[in-house]
Amino acid sequence: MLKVEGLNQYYGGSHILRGLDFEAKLGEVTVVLGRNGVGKTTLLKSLMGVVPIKAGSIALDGGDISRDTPYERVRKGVGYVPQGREIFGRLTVEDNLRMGLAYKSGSTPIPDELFELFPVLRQMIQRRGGDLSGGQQQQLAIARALAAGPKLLILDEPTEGIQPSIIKDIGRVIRMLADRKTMAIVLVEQFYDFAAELADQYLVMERGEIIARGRGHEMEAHGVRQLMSI
Ligand SMILES: Nc1ncnc2c1ncn2[C@@H]1O[C@H](COP(=O)(O)OP(=O)(O)OP(=O)(O)O)[C@@H](O)[C@H]1O
Repeated sequence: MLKVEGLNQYYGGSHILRGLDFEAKLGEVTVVLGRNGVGKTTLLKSLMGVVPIKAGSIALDGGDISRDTPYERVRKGVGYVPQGREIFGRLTVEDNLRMGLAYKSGSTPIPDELFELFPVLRQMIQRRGGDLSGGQQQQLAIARALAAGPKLLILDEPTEGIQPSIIKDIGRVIRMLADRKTMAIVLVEQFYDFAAELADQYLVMERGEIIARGRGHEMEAHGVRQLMSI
């Protein structure tokens, strides 16, 4: 589904991503772990096209998307849930969800399924995004990314600053989406237990490189918890 080869990224003179190679498969959750500042967010921004890559390739379903704009990538099936959620605080929940449908025709309805996944959004439909709790905003950001029916969903630390009950709900939704086998999911996460529970595949980054990788069920045996806590 997603194939990344030789991905290199720089901010000015700083070499941030150093030759990343990995695949994310349909029906799987690929978890990217690593401490602050190792390049996880930069990787997701590169996948989304928010920052153009300097070298390497990103392919979706065999087609190269490396030079596509973020808008084209959304049309081709990439959904992005950014760090910090970035919902529109002054717009209603409904209008935030419509933003996720922006590239479709104006009459495309908001898929009912989004409210089945996140019932609280139906209750809050006319509230302003900024009035929602952090956890509700996170659910809104995920629903907005799902509105366009992505084949690849990328999420940047969805548990950050969120209460445990909503973290559980979000975890359940991510698992369910993966189990449908119609989507590949790439999840950047620093909360080890959440990551380990969801991971089918894991990648650990350090200073812009992948320093460890394997199947999700091997994380404990491979000492990933310790790697994260050093
Ligand atoms: N716009 C930018 N310009 C210059 N340097 C940047 C920029 N954004 C990030 N960096 C630097 O790039 C490196 C990687 O940052 P990145 O945000 O990708 O890391 P991260 O692993 O996602 O960390 P965090 O978990 O804190 O978000 C860091 O050293 C950071 O300071």
